[in-house]
Amino acid sequence: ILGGSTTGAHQRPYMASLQVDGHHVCGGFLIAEQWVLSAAHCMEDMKGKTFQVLLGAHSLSQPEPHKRLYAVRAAVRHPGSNTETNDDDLLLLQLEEKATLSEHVKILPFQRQDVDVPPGTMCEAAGWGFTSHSGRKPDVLQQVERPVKSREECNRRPYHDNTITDKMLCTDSRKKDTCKGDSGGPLICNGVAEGVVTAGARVCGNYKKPGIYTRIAAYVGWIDGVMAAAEE
Ligand SMILES: NCc1cccc(NC(=O)c2cccc3[nH]c(C(N)=O)cc23)c1
Repeated sequence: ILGGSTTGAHQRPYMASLQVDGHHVCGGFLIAEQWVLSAAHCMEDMKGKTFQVLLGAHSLSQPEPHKRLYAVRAAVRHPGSNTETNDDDLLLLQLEEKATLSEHVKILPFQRQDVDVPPGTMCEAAGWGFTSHSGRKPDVLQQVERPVKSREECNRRPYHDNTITDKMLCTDSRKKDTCKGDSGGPLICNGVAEGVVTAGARVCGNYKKPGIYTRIAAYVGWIDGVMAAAEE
């Protein structure tokens, strides 16, 4: 998160840190007791390693009473996700067991109505991603407030030049933005998860490359289908 601030400890109890070999690689968030939603691109740099999911954390390094690492029973990438585009950049992680919910671990509701968030709506992103262009990594959860940018404007040059589909949304990225390591985290508007952070142009804090998010409401059928199939 560039240009943001430290979150109040445990004020975002749905936040997940996706970890490989004990290191934070991506964000995610709890959408059901046994399911975390994140971004498919987070599995790219994995080289067959295994994910763990950290819940209940504020600091990545310090011992905290409610912090707990969960093993992943299943990782389901959206079938349309690929390394070349930001399309369908979603990942569902089934935890090895149901998360123990508490004041520090809670489910975040996501938008089920497939209606665009009005441009100008102020939304929030949170994560343990880079806090500087030089790649400074925070220990504690960061957050930033960003206004939604219309798809029509976001699709113009010098912005994203017609790469933003109806299943994506943009936020202004001047100075304040998401960055490497924030991928997979939620974009929260009026208390509801509307988007999932995607790396987009892999540029942070440059107004010419607005933040790109996958619109969750456009994938409700897929999300519900994956979770239901695992119950059979
Ligand atoms: N909202 C934009 C956004 C949102 C989420 C993730 C990213 N991922 C990056 O940008 C990225 C990726 C790889 C290497 C990188 N190096 C740097 C860097 N040194 O700034 C960034 C990156 C960007």
